[in-house]
Amino acid sequence: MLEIKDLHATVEGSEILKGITLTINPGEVHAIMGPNGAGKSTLSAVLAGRDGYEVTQGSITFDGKDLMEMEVEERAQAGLLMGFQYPVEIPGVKNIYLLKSALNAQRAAQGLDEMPAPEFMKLIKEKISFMKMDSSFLHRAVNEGFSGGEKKRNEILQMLVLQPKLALLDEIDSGLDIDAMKVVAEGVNSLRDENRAILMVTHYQRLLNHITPDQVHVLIDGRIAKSGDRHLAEELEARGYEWVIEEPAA
Ligand SMILES: Nc1ncnc2c1ncn2[C@@H]1O[C@H](COP(=O)(O)OP(=O)(O)OP(=O)(O)O)[C@@H](O)[C@H]1O
Repeated sequence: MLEIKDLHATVEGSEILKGITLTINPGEVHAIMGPNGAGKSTLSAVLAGRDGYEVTQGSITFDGKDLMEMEVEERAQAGLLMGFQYPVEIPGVKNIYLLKSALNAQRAAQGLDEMPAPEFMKLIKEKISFMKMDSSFLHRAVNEGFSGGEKKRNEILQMLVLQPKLALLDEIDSGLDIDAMKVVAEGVNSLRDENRAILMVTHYQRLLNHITPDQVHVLIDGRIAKSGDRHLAEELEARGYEWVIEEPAA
């Protein structure tokens, strides 16, 4: 599904990612943890194809295709979707319109006709109620004036509607209250599927109490210093990151 090999990337001339190798198979959920400044958001940005990041070495293959050769829209149409820590506000564009046009663009890329309106409304109602969001959010401008937690729910709502092959969630848990955390985690868990992969960047083990990852990776200074199962997240919570720096690579 996603194969990252020896990835090096620079931002404004300084090397931030210094050789990341990571394979995520369909059906798997991986979590990336690590201290501030380790390069977690840089990795998400490179995968999303954001401007300002230069890959200087290595490769990223998504579903057998070279991701670096794909434009941002092509990545989305191929099924790679990102949820951000700070989702963008799109004034003047209604949430429901964005969902509908994104879904239909995805269908067009697959050679399918637009989803008929009644079917679309049924789908949206089901997903918005799953995310415990009021239907008024559909008619507000995308994320405009949404609280931090509402934005995160909205990111997961988009995922539930668009059903990506690979969902990248960058600090989707930051700033969530206890109930919102559960709703967001349930949303992510409902995305778990044998054909889908999920990559989450998180600072907190508490998210991983709700979403059990298959693998946890510790990113330190642009490299994966250690990988393990969910128990690694518990150990990090208890011991911090210093010990990983002192005794890297198990
Ligand atoms: N535009 C930029 N110019 C210079 N340095 C940058 C730029 N963007 C990021 N960096 C540096 O890259 C490093 C990695 O940043 P990144 O945001 O990827 O870390 P992170 O692991 O996501 O951190 P956090 O946990 O604090 O969110 C940091 O030292 C940061 O200062």
